[in-house]
Amino acid sequence: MTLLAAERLNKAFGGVVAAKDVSFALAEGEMLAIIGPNGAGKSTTFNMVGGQLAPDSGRVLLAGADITGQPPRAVCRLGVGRTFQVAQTFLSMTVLGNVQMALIAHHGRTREVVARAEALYRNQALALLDRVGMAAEAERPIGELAYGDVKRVELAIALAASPRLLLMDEPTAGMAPRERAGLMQLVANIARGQGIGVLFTEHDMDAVFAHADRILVLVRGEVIAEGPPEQVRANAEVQRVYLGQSGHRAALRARRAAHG
Ligand SMILES: Nc1ncnc2c1ncn2[C@@H]1O[C@H](COP(=O)(O)OP(=O)(O)OP(=O)(O)O)[C@@H](O)[C@H]1O
Repeated sequence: MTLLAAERLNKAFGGVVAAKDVSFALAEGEMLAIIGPNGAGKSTTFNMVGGQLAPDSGRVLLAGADITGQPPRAVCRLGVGRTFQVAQTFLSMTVLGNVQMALIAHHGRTREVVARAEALYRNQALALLDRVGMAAEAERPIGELAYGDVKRVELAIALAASPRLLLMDEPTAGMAPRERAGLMQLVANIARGQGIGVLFTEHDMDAVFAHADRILVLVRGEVIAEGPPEQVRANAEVQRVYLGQSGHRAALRARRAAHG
């Protein structure tokens, strides 16, 4: 079933056309990557889906419901989650405490926090940490974790809101190459296992070609190609304007990895 549909989204900043008739669809359990050179309109498109930006025209449909121009909080309540950066976790709190806070916020129970936070949603938080492979680190302060592990906790925090669609803006930024593959595999397993749609932007072509089901290529605000990784890699215009040699090498590495 179509989970997310973007229909002819347009956005201009003064004279700069950041998105021009951008359309795409995303199914449940599908991973869709948005790629393109700097300034292509990836963040703009992403933010029009998440409610941070209202499009000048066009529609965003979530499971058929029109969510165009709704504020981020409303979009979030309707089932669109977003992974947040490290700064938005509570560094002095434990790993477990961070995920409990996300569950407390999701259930609107922040008033009860002061007295009972340590007991609230403890088992659910542990279950979420287990899903991202971090249950063993539950009692450690999050500030002590390696960066890649913080990213896993951030994923658990996003999952606390039970999203149907997860928006991930450069999920592997700042991570070591080996950690990147692990995180993306984890996201893909969770998305496919639970039917969560994932829309992500990413500069790391290895991560994109190995894990996206489909790729949307933007150049100067326009979609120049869209399809499964192999098809996008073979597209002459994509090769010419964006991927070039580095994209070719990334696609080869992804294929080798997929075939052991
Ligand atoms: N708030 C804004 N005000 C003015 N211009 C903007 C604004 N946001 C984006 N732009 C312009 O719109 C175009 C698309 O920007 P956008 O950030 O969406 O691209 P991007 O593909 O995410 O780039 P990057 O890979 O560098 O993050 C760029 O020319 C950018 O300068």
